Amino acid sequence: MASVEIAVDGSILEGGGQILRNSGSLSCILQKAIKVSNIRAKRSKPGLRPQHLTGLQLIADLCGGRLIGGNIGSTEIALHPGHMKSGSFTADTQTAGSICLLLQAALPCLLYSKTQTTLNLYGGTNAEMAPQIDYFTMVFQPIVSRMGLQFDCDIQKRGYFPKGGGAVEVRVHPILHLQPINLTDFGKITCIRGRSFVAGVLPIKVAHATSRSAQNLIQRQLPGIPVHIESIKEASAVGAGSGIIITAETSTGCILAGSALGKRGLPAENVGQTAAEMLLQNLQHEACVDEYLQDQLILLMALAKGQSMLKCGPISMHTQTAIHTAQLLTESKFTIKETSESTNVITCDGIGFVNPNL
Ligand SMILES: Nc1ncnc2c1ncn2[C@@H]1O[C@H](COP(=O)(O)OP(=O)(O)OP(=O)(O)O)[C@@H](O)[C@H]1O
Repeated sequence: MASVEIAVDGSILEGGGQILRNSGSLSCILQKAIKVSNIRAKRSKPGLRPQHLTGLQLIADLCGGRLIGGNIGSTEIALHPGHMKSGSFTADTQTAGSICLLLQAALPCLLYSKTQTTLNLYGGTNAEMAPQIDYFTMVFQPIVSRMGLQFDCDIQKRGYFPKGGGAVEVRVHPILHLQPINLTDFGKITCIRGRSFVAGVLPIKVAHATSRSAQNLIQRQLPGIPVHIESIKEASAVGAGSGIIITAETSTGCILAGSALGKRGLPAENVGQTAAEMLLQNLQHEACVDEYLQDQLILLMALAKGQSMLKCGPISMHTQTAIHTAQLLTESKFTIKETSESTNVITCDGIGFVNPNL
């Protein structure tokens, strides 16, 4: 068992929860012990929140490892990984903490297990400051399948702020190694799709109004592009919630998104408009990934066998942080080349990590 701890400074760059997830996943995959200090130092309430602690505990379970100092509020933890397991695992944030962020931590680890693994995850399915579960299925899943990452995602129950209570079952298929990804050609926008939802006591007309305002704005800015945004009343959900996700697909297979969640007192029209503006802003750079997928691909690129390239808009602080963490814990090499005032190409020579359990 690895015992020399690699020091990870949790306050660096973005200084949030992503450093924990990425360093925890790499610790588990590469069998390297880590000590993370100054956890979430740049957040208003530093230290571990339920979502972060649950994610770390899940990683420790997946690799039969030891999590030291893992308590709510901890600003320092150590993770000593054991050997990758497979089977069935459960994790529950017990709050509306994001299920997607649990997945962000666990998914890369499970690629390197011996057999298919099932995760039963409980918490928020559509939470603020995190990917909505629909972002996971509509954007993340189809793009990472190009790297060989295969998983099935069954959304059993939706859960929203403040109650949580959502349930998602994910089955992850192990692989020998990840393929690199090349997303440098934006092509042309072919269609816009979306999903506007309400749950609980909220009437379907809220979903229609959200969808209509998003559709109107997009059609004014992108005339001639087909737009299909469905309005849905969720059949299975805990509590009330509403929101929208809209994606643009291009002729070369890029998928970019804009999304927003409803809040008490916020008109539905504003929610639709916010999501549409986010999408249009992402599209204006003709980058191949949106501002969020950028950072979510970094760890996978670092592990892949060969060179990956991503055409991005402005590089986010989350992306810089993910690159920092990947380079700290792997031998991967990243470069960022500015290709215009607002576009950059990230190139990564991945380490070609081979599944030791297959
Ligand atoms: N609207 C969105 N759509 C897709 N992904 C998102 C969206 N908002 C945030 N994300 C993703 O969620 C992750 C958030 O990471 P971050 O470290 O900020 O979160 P966190 O763990 O909640 O921690 P903290 O509370 O410390 O901010 C990033 O990977 C980011 O790309």
